[in-house]
Amino acid sequence: MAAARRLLPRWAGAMRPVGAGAGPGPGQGLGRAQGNGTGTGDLEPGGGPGPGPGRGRAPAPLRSRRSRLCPQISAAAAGALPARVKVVEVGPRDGLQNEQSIVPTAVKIGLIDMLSHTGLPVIEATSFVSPRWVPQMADHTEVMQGINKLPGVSYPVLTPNLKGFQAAVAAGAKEVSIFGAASELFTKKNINCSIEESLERFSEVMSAARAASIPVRGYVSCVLGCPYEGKISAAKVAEVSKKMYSMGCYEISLGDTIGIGTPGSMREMLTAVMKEVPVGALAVHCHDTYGQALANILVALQMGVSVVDASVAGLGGCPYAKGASGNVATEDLVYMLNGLGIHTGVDLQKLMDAGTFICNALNRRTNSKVSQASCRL
Ligand SMILES: CC(C)(COP(=O)([O-])OP(=O)([O-])OC[C@H]1O[C@@H](n2cnc3c(N)ncnc32)[C@H](O)[C@@H]1OP(=O)([O-])[O-])[C@@H](O)C(=O)NCCC(=O)NCCSC(=O)C[C@@](C)(O)CC(=O)[O-]
Repeated sequence: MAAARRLLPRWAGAMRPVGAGAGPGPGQGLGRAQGNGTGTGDLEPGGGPGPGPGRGRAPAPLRSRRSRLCPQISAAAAGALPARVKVVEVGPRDGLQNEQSIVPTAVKIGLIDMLSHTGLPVIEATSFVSPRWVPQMADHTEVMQGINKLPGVSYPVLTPNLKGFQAAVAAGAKEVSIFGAASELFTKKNINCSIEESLERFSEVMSAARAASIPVRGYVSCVLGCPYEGKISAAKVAEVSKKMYSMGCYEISLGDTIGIGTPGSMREMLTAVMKEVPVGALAVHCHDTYGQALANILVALQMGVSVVDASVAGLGGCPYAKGASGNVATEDLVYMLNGLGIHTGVDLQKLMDAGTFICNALNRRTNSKVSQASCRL
């Protein structure tokens, strides 16, 4: 398949990794990682603490115990880690799509608006899928039109086919994601077609997106295992990823849909995929069913990946992957990245506030260990 022209989202320049996989550049070592003490880890490139949102607002217990709880080490000491990571928040879509009771549209809008003020560069807002398949996302147009879209923040939506793409654009979407899988059975259960048919549908979306100058992200699900087929070969993941990248997706997000992977299988899978897709165009999307998500993400970072998906409060699961738990909690991811001295621009306290908001609305305990700990300490 001939390589297609790739449209990059507007934030790409700002959040692209600084030498992804090459480790910190000059002046980005220990000096970058020290002396913030705000609970946000929000440092300006080149040194000292920046004017990050909400600096100094961490609650006293978290702030006072931070040096003990979250000792920062230099990126250099941690190995070849990226200096920056782009965190893609998927909570409003991936987090909520599996909720049994319909979450009021106003709550979804309230959540996205709170997340918009955390410094997150990307917030996946909803999906333009069939309401018969995923009733929770039926209010996609109202959500897209009700949220306060901040400049510099991207609000992509899922679009499985041309119909979804057209509805998304009509609702004001400026970026979309197509979603395939490396498993035939999962593809059938999730989007009711074979992998080959899904790629044909996606190429229609890609053509329409190109004509409308809309950047497209691609998801590949079941990269470390499938709820229906079991083990999925790394070669199959690499093949599907390559096809979606060749179509013109600017980024491929590799989904451990059922959270079954380990650092070992993550390394094996990424090694295969990186032969076909440049590491700078890869993201990881780790569900935490087996408690391996942060370990798997760390391996991906060490291999040069610098885009990570996460869900506030660890909400979620996939309606077509029964038993799978939510994505890694964004709070826990940001806490780990702060500890590694890796820049995200995300205010941890504001993120925890958004997590508290949605957990209260759902009458649910947060899945974020960091939020649980900050309440106890
Ligand atoms: C893809 C389809 C639509 C195929 O579903 P289908 O039934 O094969 O579609 P169809 O083309 O035969 O059309 C049937 C009906 O659906 C309508 N339709 C057709 N398309 C749309 C659309 N876009 N929006 C709204 N309606 C649509 C269409 O108009 C028609 O309506 P009718 O004439 O019967 O009234 C369906 O299977 C579907 O919506 N699936 C979505 C499943 C989903 O959202 N899963 C969760 C997201 S994936 C995920 O969570 C994994 C991820 C991304 O997070 C990464 C990871 O963790 O691995």
